[in-house]
Amino acid sequence: MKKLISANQLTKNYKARCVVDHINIDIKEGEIVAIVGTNGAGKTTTIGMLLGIIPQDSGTIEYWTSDYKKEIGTQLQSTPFFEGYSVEDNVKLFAAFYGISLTKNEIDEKLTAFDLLQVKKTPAIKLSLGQQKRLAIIVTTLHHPKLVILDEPSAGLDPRGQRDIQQIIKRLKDSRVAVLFSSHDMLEVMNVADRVLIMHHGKIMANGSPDGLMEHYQTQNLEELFFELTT
Ligand SMILES: Nc1ncnc2c1ncn2[C@@H]1O[C@H](COP(=O)(O)OP(=O)(O)OP(=O)(O)O)[C@@H](O)[C@H]1O
Repeated sequence: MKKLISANQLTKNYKARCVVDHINIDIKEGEIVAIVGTNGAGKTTTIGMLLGIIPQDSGTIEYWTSDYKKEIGTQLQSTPFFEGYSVEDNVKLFAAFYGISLTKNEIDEKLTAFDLLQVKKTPAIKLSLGQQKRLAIIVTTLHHPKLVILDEPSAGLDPRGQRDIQQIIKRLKDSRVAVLFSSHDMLEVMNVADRVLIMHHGKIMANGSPDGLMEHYQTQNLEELFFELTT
């Protein structure tokens, strides 16, 4: 599988504190990679560096294309929508940013696929958290990115909302989109990730398929492995 991103020895310091410490990350075409870690482990900083939003202090990142910023879809922890605009108008406005014009039917199809058709006239900022997260994924995939990066996409959601996000991530994979997402939920990671990176204090402690890592470390489940590697 072709590599989309290859980051080598990526490092970030804030003042004298190293928060991401010489990590290597590869993301291949069509794979789902989860990044897990304790609070403050460096996940969001790593994502910011991969997106080109946070400059690294050292290390290199190679992308499959020089125009990567336009070809990655991203949803960070906050989901900013255009205030006062409905769900469908937000979709139209984000599409216009990407230079895409969508017909009414195309918008309805997307909203139906994400179970949002019934709220299409509702102001986006009035949606429930789960609905906002689904809408955020619609708008970040309008331009058919090859890679989508999601920072804690299911944080704060109820079990049904979490399941919806997991299904959306699987659907992205089915359409050959690679996904990098951060999570604190080990069951979610087991359910959807092809590969998991466990981060602790700025370092990657393990990198492999959930099953492969559990076998290697002889643990019953991913949570047990997480505790073993992050204490
Ligand atoms: N702009 C900044 N200035 C100083 N320190 C920062 C800055 N951004 C992040 N940090 C610190 O870097 C460390 C890593 O933060 P980061 O947000 O990457 O962790 P995280 O793994 O995403 O945590 P969480 O799971 O809580 O979201 C933390 O100790 C944080 O306080």
